[in-house]
Amino acid sequence: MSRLLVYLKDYKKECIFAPLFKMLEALFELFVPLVMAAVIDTGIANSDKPYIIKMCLVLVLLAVVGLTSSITAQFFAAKAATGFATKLRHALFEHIQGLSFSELDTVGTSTLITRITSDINQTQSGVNMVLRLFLRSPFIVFGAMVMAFTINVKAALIFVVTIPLLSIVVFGIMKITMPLYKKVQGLLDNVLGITRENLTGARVIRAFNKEADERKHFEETNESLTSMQKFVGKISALTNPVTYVIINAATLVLLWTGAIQVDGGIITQGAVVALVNYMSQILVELIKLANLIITITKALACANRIEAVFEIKSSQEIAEPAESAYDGHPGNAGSSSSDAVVEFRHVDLAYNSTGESALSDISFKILHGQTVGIIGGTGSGKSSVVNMIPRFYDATGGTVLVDGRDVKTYEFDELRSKIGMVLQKAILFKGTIRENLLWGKKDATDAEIMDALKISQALEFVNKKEEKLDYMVEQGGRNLSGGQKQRLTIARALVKRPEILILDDSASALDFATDAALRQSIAAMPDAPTTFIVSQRAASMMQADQIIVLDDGHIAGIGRHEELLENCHVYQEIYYSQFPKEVAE
Ligand SMILES: Nc1ncnc2c1ncn2[C@@H]1O[C@H](COP(=O)(O)OP(=O)(O)OP(=O)(O)O)[C@@H](O)[C@H]1O
Repeated sequence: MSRLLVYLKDYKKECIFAPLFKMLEALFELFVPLVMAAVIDTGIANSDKPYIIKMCLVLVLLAVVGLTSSITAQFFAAKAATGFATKLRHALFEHIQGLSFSELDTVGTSTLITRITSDINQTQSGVNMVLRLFLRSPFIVFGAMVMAFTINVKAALIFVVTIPLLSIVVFGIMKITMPLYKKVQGLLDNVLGITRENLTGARVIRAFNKEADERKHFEETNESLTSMQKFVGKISALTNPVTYVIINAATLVLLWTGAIQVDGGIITQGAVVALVNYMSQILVELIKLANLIITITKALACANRIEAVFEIKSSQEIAEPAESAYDGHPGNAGSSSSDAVVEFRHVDLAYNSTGESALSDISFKILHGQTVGIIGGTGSGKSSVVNMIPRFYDATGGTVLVDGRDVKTYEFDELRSKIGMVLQKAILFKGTIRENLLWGKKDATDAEIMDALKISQALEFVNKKEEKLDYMVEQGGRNLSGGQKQRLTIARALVKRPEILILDDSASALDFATDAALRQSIAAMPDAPTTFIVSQRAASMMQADQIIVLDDGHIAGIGRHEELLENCHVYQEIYYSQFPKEVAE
């Protein structure tokens, strides 16, 4: 939690005023029993009506001043807590943005969502309550005890025994529940994860008639969250009855001994009423304190989870050119003098989350303006290769170079501004077609956008829409077909006129003729980009300058279509599975 407190530093004034005004409220509250005792002992005992009225007015005044202080304190506490949560949310969001895909894969999306929403809300409630009560409650408890001592020492000894007893109960329960609240948040992550998966995969679940299984799975996970919450709730709920029993027993003893002392003329009836009042003030305050402790416990558990995300450091640093110069292969420097746009030198990749090797010893050189096909079976490592060019993942061995420089030496902006990436899954955002395409280049003109749409074979369908570039794309592009989404994502990458264009299986929803037209238009672009076409379709890359054939994370062959067809067994298998020999001949 201490690490997170920096986000409160702009609210120093609020953090001082909120508890101070609450203390002021408490101070006025502590006078109330004394005034009541005076009403009984002086006003009622002497039938002094004006005195009673005067004292009642004092009580009203104390209430009004107390209420004003309380409202002022609430204002300052709420301002500090909401400001703290906003800053924390921003910082966490920023931090998550800075993490590489490796770290994001390891942590998991659903837990990050719970941390940035529910965990931060819980921490905000904690801060709010602490600011209001952390001084007030102990102040009232000890203040009431001191007041009791000023009234009668013998009676006050009952307070001395009661308060530590209550503290043991409250803190004991807190110690037990603290780790359990952490478990509750973890189970909440699971429920969120399943909900996410179910909502995003709703169509698949229905298509495979898996609703009953999924419902059962959800119910089981939800049930474990509920039972854990009930269990923690039951333990926390013990706080109130146990504290009430102790306080009521103490009040009983107080009345008993007080009555004897009143009989003996040692103290007045008003004093006994004041003592009972102080005892109930302590009760109310201790219950508030217990609730405060429960909220703090939850807030601390959540704060630890937030801190854990802050502790994850991005494994992707920007290296000094010299640092990356040696890659373990003699003769291979970190920069190359050749005119290769993209070069892989003995590259290995193992994903953090699995630790298994996805790519090994990948080496190739792509020259400016070339078209490169990457082909291979499912899971052979095609996407992994291209994901390393914009540094979505870092090589665990060897070097990836862009324009002769190790990608690790580039600032991310500089590297990624060179690359237009079209991912396997076409993702668009809620907004107009124009707004979506401006992601590629924020100051692109309509003419540039139209040009990109033409190359990506999207112009025709966009022109058919009444609103054209102002057509509203729904969240995730759900009001567009798969092929339309793919074409728009290609246009989005093209609008920035990248030096390197990566099409990661991004023409899979296009028919063969559109796919061919797309490739032709890209090749015909003035200053055409160096293009990577990742696909399982041999037809998509037959014209490529180089085809890289991958097999189980290794290079099975590199060359032009004709060469590979002659000497690469894996390529032959792929090609003839799509163009049977008798048809091909
Ligand atoms: N983020 C990841 N975390 C862990 N393992 C991964 C990750 N991405 C890919 N892999 C693994 O790396 C291997 C190569 O995957 P990759 O996606 O590169 O294959 P691909 O050839 O593009 O497959 P496809 O044609 O099915 O898209 C697979 O075994 C896959 O399970």
